[in-house]
Amino acid sequence: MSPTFSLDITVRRRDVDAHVTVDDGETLALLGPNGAGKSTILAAAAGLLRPDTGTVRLGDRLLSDAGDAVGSTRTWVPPHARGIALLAQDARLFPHLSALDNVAFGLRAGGASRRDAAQRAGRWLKEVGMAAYAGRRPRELSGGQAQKVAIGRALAVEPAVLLIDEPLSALDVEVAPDVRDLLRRVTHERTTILVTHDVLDAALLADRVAVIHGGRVVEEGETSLVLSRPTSDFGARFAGLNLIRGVAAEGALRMPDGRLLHGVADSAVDEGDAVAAVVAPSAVSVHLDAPHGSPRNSLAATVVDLEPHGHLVRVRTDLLSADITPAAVADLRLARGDRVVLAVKATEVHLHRA
Ligand SMILES: Nc1ncnc2c1ncn2[C@@H]1O[C@H](COP(=O)(O)OP(=O)(O)OP(=O)(O)O)[C@@H](O)[C@H]1O
Repeated sequence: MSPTFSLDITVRRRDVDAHVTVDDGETLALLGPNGAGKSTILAAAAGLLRPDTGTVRLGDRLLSDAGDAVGSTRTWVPPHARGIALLAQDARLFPHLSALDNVAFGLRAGGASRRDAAQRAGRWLKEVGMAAYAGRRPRELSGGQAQKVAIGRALAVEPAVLLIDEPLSALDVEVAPDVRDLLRRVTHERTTILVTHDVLDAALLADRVAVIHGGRVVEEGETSLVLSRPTSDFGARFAGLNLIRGVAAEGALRMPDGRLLHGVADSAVDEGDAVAAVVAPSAVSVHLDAPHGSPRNSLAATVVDLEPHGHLVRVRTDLLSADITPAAVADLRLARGDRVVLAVKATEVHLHRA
């Protein structure tokens, strides 16, 4: 499938140099730490800022071209003419207009008659489950309701691409699932770029994810693959997994300090390859001395921190994190700075090319 939407841009003042593509009907999630450049990429896509170099394309249409490449001409399609809708963290509805008129606004601006715009807006309000609130002003709506109206407004103009910037972050936890369900429905088979800090958004909404770090795409792939076999530190943290990097040696991973971590390798891993080992914290146990008699990796480490993690305690060390029971923490009398031995079965260590 050819990419419907692609950006290949630099924005120097924000140190962003990114190439991102989204296929027709696909949802791509942009993940990454604060300041990584995710919002900058969305802004360049929407036409809210001009890249210093490169292009933004939608199918055959050139939406922006900085004119830096040989033979290229400067091109700039303004935001309203791009066929792209941006859904922000807060609903940003017009306060003086009813929910219906908010949705109808873009349709009217696009040339629809008053009657046609009202009819279509009504259909979209129904689509987002807000038909009963058509006459309400934004101040009479809850945050979740306003966000649903904003989703209806974004979709009513039938954009070719939907951009979503952390749509649930401003909502109470009780209403977020409802709006997430709606987003899941409306992003299905719609070309979408979603910025999120929430692993559940990525898992439920995205076909593919791109991890952004320092303004660059550092990892990209199918959502389930990145969440189970991350190759970037942020990807691993986001997925709640440990990641150790090294080189494939003797059927194991050799860490920079020379220690070996035995695991199950993807068939694609060859001796000498740069590899990453992924280990779930729940697969790591913590001991005061090396355990005997089991086919395990035993690795000396120092406890960096102890923090509650659901019903368990996450023991962070300078090597791996382990999730163990509070009773085990008490039993081991663990404290920060303690030297411990981490044990993990080779079958719980997944080695893949990094
Ligand atoms: N309006 C602005 N003016 C100048 N620099 C900015 C502006 N907004 C962001 N930046 C800078 O650009 C870089 C990328 O920021 P951006 O907001 O795109 O990151 P982000 O990944 O969206 O972060 P967050 O998750 O915190 O929203 C950062 O160094 C940031 O400080």
